[in-house]
Amino acid sequence: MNKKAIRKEINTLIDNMEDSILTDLSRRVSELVIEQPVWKEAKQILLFLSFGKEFKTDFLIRQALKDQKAVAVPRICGKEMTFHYIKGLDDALETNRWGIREPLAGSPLWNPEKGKTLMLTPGVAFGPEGSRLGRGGGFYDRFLSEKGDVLKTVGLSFEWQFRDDIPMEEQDRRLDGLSTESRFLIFKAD
Ligand SMILES: Nc1nc2c(c(=O)[nH]1)N(C=O)[C@@H](CNc1ccc(C(=O)N[C@@H](CCC(=O)O)C(=O)O)cc1)CN2
Ligand SMILES: Nc1ncnc2c1ncn2[C@@H]1O[C@H](COP(=O)(O)OP(=O)(O)OP(=O)(O)O)[C@@H](O)[C@H]1O
Repeated sequence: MNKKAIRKEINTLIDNMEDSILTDLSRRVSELVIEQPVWKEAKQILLFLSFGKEFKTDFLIRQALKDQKAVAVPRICGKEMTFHYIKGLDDALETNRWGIREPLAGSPLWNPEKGKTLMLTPGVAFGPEGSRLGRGGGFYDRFLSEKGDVLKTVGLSFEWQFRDDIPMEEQDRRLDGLSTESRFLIFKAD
């Protein structure tokens, strides 16, 4: 199946899910993530602010802040994605062209030198060996082609988003790990 068809299929599934189910499943994935050494070792976590029917990141954001980790979330400017620190879920935010909440332009930029960074990525579908299919903006692929070497990447997935027919092109970046509600996979160790 091509990327567009997979996106359509998975998006239909997720759109039909109750918010309460998404919240519950996200919580289970999150609980598995926070047991992992890669989470414990990270001083900084790159996350995203959930919107609509997708993985709910509130639990992970709160847990990271409770664990004294720095948390940064994306802001989009044209084709570029930058990560900015937030201090809490009620920070001053604005809404971008898709209705996704994002930090204000002037808020401090993620600095890789401030400590080991773990990026938890969204995605529409994930597969073996770290393959990942996003929403089609190429934001994560472009970001990782530049900064991929100074952080670790773990995908946040529900079991039904895992499939082995994800088409990977040269510019698609592979993840180092993946968490679902029932397993944590490591594709690339240190
Ligand atoms: N919460 C959250 N924030 C995020 C992402 C995400 O997946 N979730 N992103 C992850 O990258 C980036 C935003 N990327 C996006 C890419 C496309 C669309 C979008 O709505 N696209 C259109 C058309 C897509 C197409 O051409 O097929 C659409 O779906 O209608 C939205 C966000 C950064 N912030
Ligand atoms: N490293 C890169 N440099 C320039 N363009 C890129 C790069 N990576 C992806 N793109 C472009 O971004 C667009 C979307 O790519 P693709 O469909 O693989 O995105 P995606 O994986 O779904 O999105 P995302 O990475 O945001 O989750 C394509 O037009 C692709 O050419």
